[in-house]
Amino acid sequence: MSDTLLVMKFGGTNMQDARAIRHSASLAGRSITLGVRVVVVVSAMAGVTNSLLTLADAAEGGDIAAANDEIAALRTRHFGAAQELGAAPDSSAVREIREMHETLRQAVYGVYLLRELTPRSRDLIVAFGERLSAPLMALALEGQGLRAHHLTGGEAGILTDQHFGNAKPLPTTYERVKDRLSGLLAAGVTPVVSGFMGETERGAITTLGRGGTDFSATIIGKALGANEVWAWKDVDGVMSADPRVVKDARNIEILSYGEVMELAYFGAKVLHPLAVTPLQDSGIPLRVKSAADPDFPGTLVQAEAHDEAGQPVKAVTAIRGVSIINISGAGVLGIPEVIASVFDAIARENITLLMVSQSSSMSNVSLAVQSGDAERTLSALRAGVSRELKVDQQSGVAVLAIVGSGMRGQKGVSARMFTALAAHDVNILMISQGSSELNVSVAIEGSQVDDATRAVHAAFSLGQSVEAAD
Ligand SMILES: Nc1ncnc2c1ncn2[C@@H]1O[C@H](COP(=O)(O)OP(=O)(O)O)[C@@H](O)[C@H]1O
Ligand SMILES: N[C@@H](CC(=O)OP(=O)(O)O)C(=O)O
Repeated sequence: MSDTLLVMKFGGTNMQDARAIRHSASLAGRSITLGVRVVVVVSAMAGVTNSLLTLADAAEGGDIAAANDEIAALRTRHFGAAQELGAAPDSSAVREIREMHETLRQAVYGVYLLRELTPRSRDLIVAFGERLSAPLMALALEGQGLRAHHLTGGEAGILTDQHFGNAKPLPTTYERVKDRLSGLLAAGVTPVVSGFMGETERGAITTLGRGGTDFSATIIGKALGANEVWAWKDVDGVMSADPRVVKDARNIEILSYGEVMELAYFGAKVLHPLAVTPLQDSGIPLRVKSAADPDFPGTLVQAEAHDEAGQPVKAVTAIRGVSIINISGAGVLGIPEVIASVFDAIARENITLLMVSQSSSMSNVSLAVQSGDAERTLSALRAGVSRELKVDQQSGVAVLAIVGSGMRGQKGVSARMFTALAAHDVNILMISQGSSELNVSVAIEGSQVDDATRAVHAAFSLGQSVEAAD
């Protein structure tokens, strides 16, 4: 057992207060006391990332008082948790938390003075959530008599490109992580790494995109050749739909890497869309586990899919807050250079396209993007496409997707989805199916997304009651 190595990720809910942190530390401790070497990767306390984003915006907008109030509330929360976890007022953990808050205050003041919040300064500010929670986890582990040492993502060796807000690890990351963490593990010390963040070669702090702590954990898992990566969550595992929307959603026992990527891409907030990518070459399994019910097996994510006979679909997911950008220009869009310049303009802005569809008459192309990217997409198209094109947008849209490897080569799957939507009076704005045949997605009115999710979930009999009746 002693040569087993696990990477354990604890999300915001599992870090939300001293009690949750202590419970999370006990979950890691269960394995450590069995002789398993564990690397712990932590997210910010629940809500802290959003508070940091809000206070950074307030500072940019000139409201330094609001930003400072928010910082003060965060400080109270971090100091309170440290104290509850047994840190003395003059301890190094408390000193460190105080210093980090001071640096955060200065960074935010800089944004206020400049009235400018660049992606780079936003990353510096937002990563304080994870930097501040790592010492709290180390305290909790030490409280259980374990030796722990906390590190920022950069200190742990995570080196990224310069796509602030959505950075990707550089290939050299893996060797560096191994170098930085192996010594600690060999010495019987549990490394506690701040998730979600890395740094550039010049030492600027970057973040890996929302939900990025899952990605940090799998990067570290690959670097160390871990036996498994465990993502502890506030849900049973990856479920057939968001349990907040579909009450009878059920846990999925086994998913392939490909299925999980599709699910995450199409809005299942439970895992970061790129989280499984570092594991694909090595086949390291990822387990999504319930912190409330640690003996429940949760979801095993592995290379091979596992299909139940007669069940082509495993889950229904949705992306909210989507806009459709319609581009039209009779006779112009059929010209290859014009269509190339449309996609070039979008690629230059690093905008993620959720769906693309082109009418067969070549007179219209529709692109679905996150509403937050809509204005940028419109400006990129206006600036980057020379020919006369008409561009307009429709906001308040959602993308609904069904995912499952069992739909490959199966007839009638889309028809079942469309029939369920039609029966609930849901109008379809766009349709797309990937050539991998792992998903079918449709764009619909955002206001109908919850009803549509429930209707499609029921149409494929994905709920718990059905399983119970079997
Ligand atoms: N298909 C799904 N399966 C499980 N959870 C889902 C799914 N879709 C959305 N969710 C939501 O994801 C949340 C868990 O993810 P997240 O909050 O990011 O976890 P953590 O912060 O603990 O890492 C759940 O509270 C749940 O509402
Ligand atoms: N704190 C970051 C990163 C993260 O992964 O968080 P969580 O594990 O709570 O989803 C975020 O909110 O995006």
